[in-house]
Amino acid sequence: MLINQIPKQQNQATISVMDQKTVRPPHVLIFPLPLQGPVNSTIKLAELLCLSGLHITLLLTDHIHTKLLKYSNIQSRFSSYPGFHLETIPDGLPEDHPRSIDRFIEVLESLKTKSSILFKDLMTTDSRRPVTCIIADGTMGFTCDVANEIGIPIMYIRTISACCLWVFFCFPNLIESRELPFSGNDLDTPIKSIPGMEEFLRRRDLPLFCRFNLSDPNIKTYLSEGTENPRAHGLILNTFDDLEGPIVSQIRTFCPNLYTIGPLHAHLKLNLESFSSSPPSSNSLWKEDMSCIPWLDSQPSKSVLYVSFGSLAVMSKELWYGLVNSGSRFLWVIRRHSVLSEIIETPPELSKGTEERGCIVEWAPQEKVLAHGGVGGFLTHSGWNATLESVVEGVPMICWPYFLDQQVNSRFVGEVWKLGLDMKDTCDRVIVEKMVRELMEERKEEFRKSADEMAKLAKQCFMVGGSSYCNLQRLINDIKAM
Ligand SMILES: O=c1ccn([C@@H]2O[C@H](COP(=O)(O)OP(=O)(O)O[C@H]3O[C@H](CO)[C@@H](O)[C@H](O)[C@H]3O)[C@@H](O)[C@H]2O)c(=O)[nH]1
Repeated sequence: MLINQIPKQQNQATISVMDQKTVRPPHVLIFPLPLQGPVNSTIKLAELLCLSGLHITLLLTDHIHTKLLKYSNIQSRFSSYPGFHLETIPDGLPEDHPRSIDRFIEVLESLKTKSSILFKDLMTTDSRRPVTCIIADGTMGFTCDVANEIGIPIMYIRTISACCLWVFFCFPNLIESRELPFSGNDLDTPIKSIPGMEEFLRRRDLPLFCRFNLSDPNIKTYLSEGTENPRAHGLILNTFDDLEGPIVSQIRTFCPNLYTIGPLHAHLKLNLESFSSSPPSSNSLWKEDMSCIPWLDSQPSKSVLYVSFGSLAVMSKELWYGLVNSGSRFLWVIRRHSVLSEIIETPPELSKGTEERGCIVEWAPQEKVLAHGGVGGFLTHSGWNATLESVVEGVPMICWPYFLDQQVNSRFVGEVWKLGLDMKDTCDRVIVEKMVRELMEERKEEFRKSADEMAKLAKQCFMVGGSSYCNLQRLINDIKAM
């Protein structure tokens, strides 16, 4: 179970490699994409590698670093690892830039043009602690250019789902077969040129930008950065084989050296338990409102629908009407400073139902919430972390995806894994009410059964001998041998 308790034979192999490499102790520089979801999961990878005894430098942009210092316990948590070091670089944007998801291309562009030089300096100036391996988010292709230039091996991590990554890899197929670009409103047309998804993928399940201007050079950059993995030594995915194995096999045809080591949050939790250490922090970029936990304690078992759209803040009044009209209890995360002002005031006809059955917070301790016995369903934007967190806790989902991998994820949740309902593209109050009743009442047994089965598989994968356990050992050994 412990990372350090690897089988004897493997241990011996590792030690002999270490003997030869005493001059350069393994030192990994980890650089997450500066967004809530990727930051959360990549820091969990950093901690897993710290637990295995590797020296780690975590590189954050100043903006993310400031937020993490304010709202998470990152500093005290990592202080117990002697080989851990935190570094920061500016992202090159003015202080008042929102760095929101809808303007994220600007962040990427700035990192590439302004921060890559600093990134290179960082790697070449400190000769006392030379970096022996870089792990960077595959969306930041410039890190690979720098790594190749200075001769340090690099691995990519992608924090989106394997199923969406595979869709990205298949973009040339889609264009060649003229399935993309498409025009018109028939979003139910099947998509046939993505191997493994021919039976169920429709136009509406492709990432949202496929409905708009595909010739946008920003989108092209974003796509190609992410799929030029052969340039890196390996690709780390936050997923597990029982969930996405068939799709992972497809990606392996492009990137043979793949490590599926997720779900990272649960993998880390289990390892920390083995060390009798406290559970990890959530790496939140906003202040968690813990008042929802006592509220959940007072609710009947599995009676609450948890509603959260991650770091996104896309809301609609229709959703609120549907929630209240469903009669379900709900815990709703609304980041008030960034939602439409029209819904900040409670509509008078909704106030009674909201007060009686609802709890609203600005940011929740999500992993704790999903693990709470009072929660019976999750209305989610289908971000990959949210999806995995729900899978691990066996909580069925209603998916209301917004962009990026979320459209693909929600199709898999509804159609392939049968873990809930896909509400994409519709959000009127009647549909919301109907779906909430279906998930929480009418079909709850069916969904809970499949969610429980998947949760069991998720927990087995990082036990000794499980797929994610073995892949993490292989990753650690490969890093030590670099
Ligand atoms: O009240 C809240 C809401 C969210 N979270 C956490 O915030 C993270 C959010 O991650 P995710 O669910 O992946 O959503 P986004 O932040 O929107 O993530 C972006 O990055 C992901 C990949 O990392 C993609 O899958 C998403 O589509 C993309 O929007 C999760 O770990 C949650 O536990 C909280 O702690 N409290």
